[in-house]
Amino acid sequence: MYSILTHSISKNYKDFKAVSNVDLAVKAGEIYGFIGLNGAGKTTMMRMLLNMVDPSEGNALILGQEVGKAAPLFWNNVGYLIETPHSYPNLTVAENLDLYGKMRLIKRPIREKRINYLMDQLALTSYKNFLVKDLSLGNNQKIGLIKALIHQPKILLLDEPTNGLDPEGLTHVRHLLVHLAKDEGVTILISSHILNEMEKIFTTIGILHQGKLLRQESKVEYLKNAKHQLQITFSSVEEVIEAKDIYKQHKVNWVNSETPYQLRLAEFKDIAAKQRILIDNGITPVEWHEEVESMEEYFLSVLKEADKK
Ligand SMILES: Nc1ncnc2c1ncn2[C@@H]1O[C@H](COP(=O)(O)OP(=O)(O)OP(=O)(O)O)[C@@H](O)[C@H]1O
Repeated sequence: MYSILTHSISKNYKDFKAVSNVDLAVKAGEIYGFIGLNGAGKTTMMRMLLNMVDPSEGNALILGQEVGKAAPLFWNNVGYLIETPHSYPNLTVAENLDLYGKMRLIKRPIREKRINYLMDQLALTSYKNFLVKDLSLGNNQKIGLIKALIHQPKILLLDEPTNGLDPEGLTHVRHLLVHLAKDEGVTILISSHILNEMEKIFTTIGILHQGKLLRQESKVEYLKNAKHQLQITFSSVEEVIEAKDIYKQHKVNWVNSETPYQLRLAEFKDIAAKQRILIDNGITPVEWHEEVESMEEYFLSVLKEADKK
């Protein structure tokens, strides 16, 4: 049932604990969002899963196989992209990908079909005859993703794969990852600092902080644990100012929303009474909408709580 498991895995660099007793549990076909501040230990975890770094304690299993003891052929099950990918700068995109496919011993017709399909999915086809040295950061990142996927791995480890991608690129990557997990059962462990992207695709979230796994929860658990707020949309900024004033008089706490036309009530209880207050004071908002706090807000509040302890 679990495609990736670690048992009390740790990594020490001299006296520094980069990763500390982490039990990661990633189910088959999941998109597991791995989030944490710079230096939290995400890359170190991924490197241990890929047997690039030896754990100081504990172990890691991929598809039930202990990674430290896996035979070379086992790694055909795994695709990965760890930070900035390397390619040959004086070869074209197509040449680089073809060479990489050959190194993976993929036969020519299958290789061509797969490369064309992935370039098409990531909108890279029009760049196929560009020299890699002339590519933007985002397009280089797409090459890295295609390399990770070229051999149709069952497990995908992606460390900040969306670095440098524009909104269209983000959408293409998102659609491809969701398709792989949902339709092809690929298990994806992905780290990213772009939390509003993560929010759209994750099925389980793992929050790593100072090497420790603070939370590991399914989307359902996350939605239960995250704060629910009432977002109120008004027809004018003046109405917002008036509403803030009225709520202040009634000791109802509010927080500013992303737009000047909106307010949020921090506590999602006694909503009917809180709506009544505005209506009785002659203000009828355009919309009342239940909002779950963003993943960014949730993440920061989990860290704040942990730092208090
Ligand atoms: N080879 C090494 N020697 C010493 N310290 C290291 C080594 N590799 C990583 N570290 C330290 O381990 C900690 C975790 O680093 P890691 O790269 O895993 O974090 P991260 O969560 O991936 O960060 P980012 O989001 O910035 O990529 C950092 O403090 C880093 O400096």
